[in-house]
Amino acid sequence: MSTLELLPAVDVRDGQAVRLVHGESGSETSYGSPLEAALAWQRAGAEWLHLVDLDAAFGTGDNRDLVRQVTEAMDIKVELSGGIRDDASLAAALATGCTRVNLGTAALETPEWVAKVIAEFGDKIAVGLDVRGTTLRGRGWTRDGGDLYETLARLDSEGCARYVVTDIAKDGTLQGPNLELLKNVCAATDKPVVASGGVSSLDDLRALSGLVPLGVEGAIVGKALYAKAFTLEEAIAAVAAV
Ligand SMILES: O=C(O)c1ccccc1N[C@@H]1O[C@H](COP(=O)(O)O)[C@@H](O)[C@H]1O
Repeated sequence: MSTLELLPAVDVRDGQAVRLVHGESGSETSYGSPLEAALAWQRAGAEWLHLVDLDAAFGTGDNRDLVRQVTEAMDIKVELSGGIRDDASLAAALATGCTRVNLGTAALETPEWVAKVIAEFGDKIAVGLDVRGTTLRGRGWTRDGGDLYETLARLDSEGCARYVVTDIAKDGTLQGPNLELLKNVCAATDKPVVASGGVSSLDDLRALSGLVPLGVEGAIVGKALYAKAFTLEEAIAAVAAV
């Protein structure tokens, strides 16, 4: 069985690494320099960094220069997201040298453009399916954007390579991932799924590892690492031992 990939998260708001609760603007806890955080995960053995420009996602500005600096400083793979919604923002994101980008709002609001860039850039494009229940949310998770499974079927038919599935109700809460949601998404697509939201313990990571045969490829880990529920080294060892 393949090993679950771990993607420690650095979410950037107003130049700082932060964690939100349920993705709500104003719920930030700040963890200092995004570059220092990213370098710390790299030193700890991360193979991936999940890097989010939250201001760009919320439409409250952007941290584009800082995100580019962080990406360029990494020797590891970077998944970049937040505010990538048109040709210019996609070109800027890809020019950082990131391994792939994660599109959220655009997949809900400009499906023709997303179909075009999926066709053009293949597996450099992932789509973030950020859901409450089975309703997708865009624009910083503030607006409804349609049904999860209808959108998934559309994106599958367009050749989308990968999905990053976030249960907003779990995100930043340390309450454990929504395993049922992940199983349901994996049953609805043959494409790999990256799980996001709620990881609180090494047991959660072991449970997600159990979904690898179903299609869960990786897990984004945020709050649990910043809150020191476990170290990244412990997480890497835990998923390697499953
Ligand atoms: O990651 C978060 O905590 C988060 C919170 C609120 C909004 C977005 C968030 N993250 C990611 O942002 C991108 C979506 O950005 P966009 O809609 O394409 O501009 C997606 O990866 C979300 O998971």
